[in-house]
Amino acid sequence: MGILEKIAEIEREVARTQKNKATEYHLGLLKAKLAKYRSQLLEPTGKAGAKGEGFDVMKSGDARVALIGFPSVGKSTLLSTLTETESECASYEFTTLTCIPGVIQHKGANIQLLDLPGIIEGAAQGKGRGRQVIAVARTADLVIIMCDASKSHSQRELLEKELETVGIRLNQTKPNIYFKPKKAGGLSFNSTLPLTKCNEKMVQMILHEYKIFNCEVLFREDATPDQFIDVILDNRKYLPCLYVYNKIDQISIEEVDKLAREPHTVVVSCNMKLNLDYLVDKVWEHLDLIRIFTKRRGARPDFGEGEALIMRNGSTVEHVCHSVHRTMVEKFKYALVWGTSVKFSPQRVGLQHKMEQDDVICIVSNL
Ligand SMILES: Nc1nc2c(ncn2[C@@H]2O[C@H](COP(=O)(O)OP(=O)(O)OP(=O)(O)O)[C@@H](O)[C@H]2O)c(=O)[nH]1
Ligand SMILES: [K+]
Ligand SMILES: [Mg+2]
Repeated sequence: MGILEKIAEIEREVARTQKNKATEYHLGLLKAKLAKYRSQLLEPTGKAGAKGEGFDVMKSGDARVALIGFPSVGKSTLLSTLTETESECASYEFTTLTCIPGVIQHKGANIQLLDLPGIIEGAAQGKGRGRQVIAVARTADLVIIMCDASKSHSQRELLEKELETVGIRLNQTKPNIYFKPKKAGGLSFNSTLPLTKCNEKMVQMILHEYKIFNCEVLFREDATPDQFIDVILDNRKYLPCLYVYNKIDQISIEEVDKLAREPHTVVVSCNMKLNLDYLVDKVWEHLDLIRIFTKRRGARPDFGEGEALIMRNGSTVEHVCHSVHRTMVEKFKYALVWGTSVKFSPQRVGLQHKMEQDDVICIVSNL
C-alpha cells in the first residue's frame, strides 16, 4: 500500500471513530501515525525534481511574502497593482505557471512579493504545482492566503488544510514543550502546569509510535497531542498569515463587513484599488518589522527614503550596531535614543536596550 492510501485509510478511521474518553488514546495514536506518514510524504524521495523542487527565485530585500490561493482569485492582479512588475492576469484559470517576484516599497523597506500559480485541493499530495508552491511558501516570512470574496467561504479552510498537511502552522507559535531524546533512562515526564488536553500515557503512546523510549519531556503549556507531535517531528514551519479577500466589488456591503471582522483579515478590490494601502500596512504589521533612523552626533537624523534601517521587532541596540558595521559593537560606548522605547528623549542606553518603531539612534563609540 502506498503512503497516500495509508493516509486515506487512517483519515477514514479517524472520521468514523467517535470522540470520547474511551477512544481518546486510540485517536491519539492514529494522529501520530498520520503525522508520521505525512512527514514521510514531505521527505525527498530521491526521484528527479524532489529536491529543491520549489521555483528558484532569489531571496531579496528585507522580507518575503508569498501569495497563495486558488486559480483566478486575483493574485497576479495584486502583484501588478502593488509593484512595478507586471504579471499576466486573465479570466482563465492557471494563467500564472511559475513564480513571479515583485517588490513592495514601504517605509523604506523592500518587501519581496511572490506571485505563484493557483493551487487546488490536494496540492499537498502533489496535485498541480502544489508542492512547488508550498515549497516556496515555506521560505516566506509571511503567507497571504488570497480568496475570492464572491466565492464560497470554504476556500479559506481548504487552503489552511493544505498548508497544515505539509507542516506549515499559520499564526501559531511553537509549542512551549521541552523535548530531549536520551540514550537510556526511559521517559521522564513533567509539566509546569495542570494539563487538560494531554497526559503522560498519551505522550508515551505517541513516543512509542516514533520508536522513542528514552527521553525527557517537559510541558510548559497546556498543549494538545497534535502540538506534541509537532515538537517530536521538529520540521514544522511557524508562519504569520494574512487572509486577503479580493473582489469585494462583487458582494454586498453587509458581506464585506462580515468578512472584514474575521481575525488577520483584509478585504480588498484589486480592480477598483480599494483598501490596498491598508493591506500594505497590515503586511508590514504581520511581518513584525520596525524602522529605525540613525543620526550622527551633532547632525540631524536622516529621514530620507532608503535611509532607515529595517529590523525585526525586538531588535536591540546590539543588533543595530551589527547592521551598521560589523566592528561597531567592539567600539561601542553608549547610544542615545529618541522615541517610544525610552522614557526621556534622548536617553542614554546600552547594547541590550530594545528598539521600537521609528526610534532615532545615535551610537557613540570609542575611536
Ligand atoms: N471583479 C473583480 N475582478 C478581479 C479583481 N481582481 C482581479 N480580478 C479578475 O480576476 C481574474 C483573475 O485574475 P488573476 O490576477 O489572473 O488571478 P490569479 O489568481 O493570478 O490567477 P491564476 O494565475 O490563474 O491562478 C481576472 O479576470 C481579473 O481581472 C477585483 O478586484 N474585482
Ligand atoms: K487567472
Ligand atoms: Mg496569476
